[in-house]
Amino acid sequence: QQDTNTSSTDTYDYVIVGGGVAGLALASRISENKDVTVAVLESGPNANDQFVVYAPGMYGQAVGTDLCPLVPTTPQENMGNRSLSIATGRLLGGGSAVNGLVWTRGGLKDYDAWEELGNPGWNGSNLFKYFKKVENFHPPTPAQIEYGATYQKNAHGKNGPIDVSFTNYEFPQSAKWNASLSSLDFTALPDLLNGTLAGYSTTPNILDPETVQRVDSYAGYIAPYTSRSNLNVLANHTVSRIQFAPQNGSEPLKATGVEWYPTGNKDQKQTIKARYEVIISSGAIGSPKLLEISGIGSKDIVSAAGVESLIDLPGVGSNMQDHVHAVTVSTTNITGYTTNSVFVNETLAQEQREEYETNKTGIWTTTPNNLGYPTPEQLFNGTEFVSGKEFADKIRNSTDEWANYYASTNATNVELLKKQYAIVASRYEENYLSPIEINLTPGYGGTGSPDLQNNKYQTVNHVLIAPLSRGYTHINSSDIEEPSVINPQYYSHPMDIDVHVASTKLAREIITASPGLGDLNSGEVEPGMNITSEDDLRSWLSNNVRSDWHPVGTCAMLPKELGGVVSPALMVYGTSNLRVVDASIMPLEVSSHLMQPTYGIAEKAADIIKNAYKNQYKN
Ligand SMILES: Cc1cc2nc3c(=O)[nH]c(=O)nc-3n(C[C@H](O)[C@H](O)[C@H](O)COP(=O)(O)OP(=O)(O)OC[C@H]3O[C@@H](n4cnc5c(N)ncnc54)[C@H](O)[C@@H]3O)c2cc1C
Repeated sequence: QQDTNTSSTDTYDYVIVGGGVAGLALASRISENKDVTVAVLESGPNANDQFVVYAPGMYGQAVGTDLCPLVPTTPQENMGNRSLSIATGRLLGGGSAVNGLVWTRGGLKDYDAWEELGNPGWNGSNLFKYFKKVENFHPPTPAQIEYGATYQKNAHGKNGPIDVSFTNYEFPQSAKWNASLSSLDFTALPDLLNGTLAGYSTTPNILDPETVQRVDSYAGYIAPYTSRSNLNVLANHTVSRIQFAPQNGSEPLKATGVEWYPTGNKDQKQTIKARYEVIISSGAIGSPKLLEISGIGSKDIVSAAGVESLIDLPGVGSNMQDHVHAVTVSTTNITGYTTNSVFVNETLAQEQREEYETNKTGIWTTTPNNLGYPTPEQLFNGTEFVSGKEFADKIRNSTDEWANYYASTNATNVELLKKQYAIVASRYEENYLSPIEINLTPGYGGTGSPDLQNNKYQTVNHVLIAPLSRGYTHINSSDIEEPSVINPQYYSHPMDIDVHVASTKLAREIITASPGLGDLNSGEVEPGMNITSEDDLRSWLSNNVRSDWHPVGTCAMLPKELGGVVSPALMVYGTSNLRVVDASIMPLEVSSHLMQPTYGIAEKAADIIKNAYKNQYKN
């Protein structure tokens, strides 16, 4: 599995670039057909046996290491000229091997929007079938129900490869979170994954209830099938370029394989050939980069980077959308542990690790799982917008201005932005979509300089899940190892920061509510008691808000004239056998963490590719 000596003459029917969430799910499904051969090339290692990967409580500890590098954005003009960081998994499993294990789907209508943007068949009810196909859902135990875990049977699947279950260990703050939201008249949802949004509940996690280990895409989709002789998952293989057959007149471009090298040895370039298809699953930053380096993208951008332009496709790397989050942090007077406890006390960390490895209990078994969505009414109450309707009106009234602005920065296409904003505005009008997800870190999650030795903290995160800002990512070199230019233009649309001003008010209510987190609160530390005026709050937000590491849209599935990169069959425009399958194809952000939506894309893509095989290649 970690072979780096593949012979340069190797040929497979399907060659997949990137062994993350989508890449491994797709490889597993395609290789169910014994008549085809599949290779996955992943530039990172197989680290599934590392504590930092399999122990749920280690969430976040891989960030900033080689397993999950932080890639910098350009200085963000509307965020105090800061360069923010976007984390991306670089190992088998991709994001699912290093992420927070949080399992959400967002609302059904998030996916209806994809169809409304010109992608027949990509709607909520269709994708929800695929979401269920991913899951091996384990209903909550009586003890888990006791602490607030809820579920509806028909929202879940039972036969999928990814174990989804609730944690056994809950921090004491979790019950207080539920009490806070209940005090503020949030609806207690019967299941956070049933496709409705407004309300709160406990999320399940990608967790095997027997081993109490993370189930990432490698553990779920590949490890049980390593005996398949038609599937080769190659770690430590960096792909530097897609290769094409010489173009014949105006015929679509045909991918013939990939150029790769053992990670770290770029002077040892070799080739793996593809008989049928090459599929790029390198993530929302990696996929547009590989397309551009291979000559597919805006002709000007590609040529300026020293790459021969093969297909002039300006949508590549544009339409970038990302979630960003703000925090409200207070110290707490709880006597129990917080998420930071094991990281500041070596003795406790060691004791807990022994408890985890021996009994599968304790702090290392748990990960964030308290989440909610206010209705637009709850969010905007007492603000200038008053209601979702007013917010929608303001989006509509300024659409032309912003469509022209983003087109002038080459971040998007005027008609696309108009359509996206019209959909988003209508969701607010229906009081359906909330622009904010709120979630709890039962510990310190801020951006300041906490005194973790002497204080305990609790953090309410408020995530902007329907951003109006648009940005881009492009190459400026022909070398895959050179970082791309990443400019998400965070907060460039002023209504994004308006939402965070409103959600700070709400987060402050949640963290002080009693009964609720207010019972444990011994004083706000971030933004801080001194941040009271709206001007000060806006300035604090600009200087402290961070990426939630959920970029999408950079190889968008859209009609070509709207800036699309791939068709509804996920085929790159102008090619006959090159697809993109990962988070980059989402044409519009969803109100969810991205792992499950990305698995859903991969499951649906697998069916599309299997059908194409039957029609095109099977003799
Ligand atoms: C730290 C972190 C925490 C997160 N928390 C959550 C969470 O709790 N819940 C949730 O739902 N979502 C979460 N997410 C988001 C989620 O994990 C990602 O959106 C998801 O992994 C995207 O899947 P993907 O298949 O598009 O890309 P990835 O999973 O990132 O996979 C892309 C893979 O391609 C490889 N690759 C890239 N370029 C090349 C190349 N040239 N050659 C070979 N290989 C290449 C990369 O190494 C990577 O393994 C988190 C993300 C991060 C980074």
